[in-house]
Amino acid sequence: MMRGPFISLEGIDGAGKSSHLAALADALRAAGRSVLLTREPGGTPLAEKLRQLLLHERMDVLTEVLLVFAARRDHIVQVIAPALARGDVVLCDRFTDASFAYQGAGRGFDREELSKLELLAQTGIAPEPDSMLQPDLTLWFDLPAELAAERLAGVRAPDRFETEPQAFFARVARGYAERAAQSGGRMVRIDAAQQREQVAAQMLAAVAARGWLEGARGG
Ligand SMILES: Nc1ncnc2c1ncn2[C@@H]1O[C@H](COP(=O)(O)OP(=O)(O)O)[C@@H](O)[C@H]1O
Ligand SMILES: Cc1cn([C@H]2C[C@H](O)[C@@H](COP(=O)(O)OP(=O)(O)O)O2)c(=O)[nH]c1=O
Repeated sequence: MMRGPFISLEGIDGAGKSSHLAALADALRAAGRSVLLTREPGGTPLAEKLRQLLLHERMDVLTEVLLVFAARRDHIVQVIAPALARGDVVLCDRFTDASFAYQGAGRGFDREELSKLELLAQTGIAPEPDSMLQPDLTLWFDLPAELAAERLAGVRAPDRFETEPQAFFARVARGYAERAAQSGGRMVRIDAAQQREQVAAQMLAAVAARGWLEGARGG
């Protein structure tokens, strides 16, 4: 059986990922695909525990980086790789681009060190131990930091990342733009400043362009 497609969603806090995730899962299911909906940091019991620490405990940036990649490794081994091997579509709310944007661009952690950890954490996984696991498509919800702050004002209790100043999110947003420019077409920009319907349409068009919304039943 062919490995299923691996799709991640990225963007700064408040860009609108969560608002559109369920609709994308529904569209894929309507096309007859099995969908595994998951998130980072998290997605396994161990990684969800690490998520709680990451979102609420103070720590230095290297500790943060190591915990993010520890959570990711467990998530890949326990959940993502088996689902892809079954032929499921894996829909993941954030993946490694978030580490480059938040820890790299946001906190100033060395990008070359992040690339080494990316290679280490995302290889050695059956059935293709020699290749680095990466999303096939990343939907990047691009929104200026000031608009994201307006949208988030008062809607939820902020976690350790969401209490960062707007300048932090402006750096994170630039980090995503840089990563997208180097992604060789893997990251597709969604203009998240549009109205919800237009955002949803752009997101579905990007997935349809890969042929993943065509009926998979009986295939
Ligand atoms: N296109 C949009 N226009 C206006 N508000 C939006 C739009 N998309 C999402 N929102 C609102 O913005 C806030 C943040 O959206 P959310 O999906 O939680 O973002 P994320 O998951 O990327 O942090 C929510 O209150 C949501 O209802
Ligand atoms: C995956 C990942 C997330 N994060 C941060 C970004 C987010 O602020 C936070 C949690 O992500 P998210 O699930 O989007 O938060 P929420 O449920 O509040 O929408 O973790 C990193 O800093 N590095 C990473 O590698």
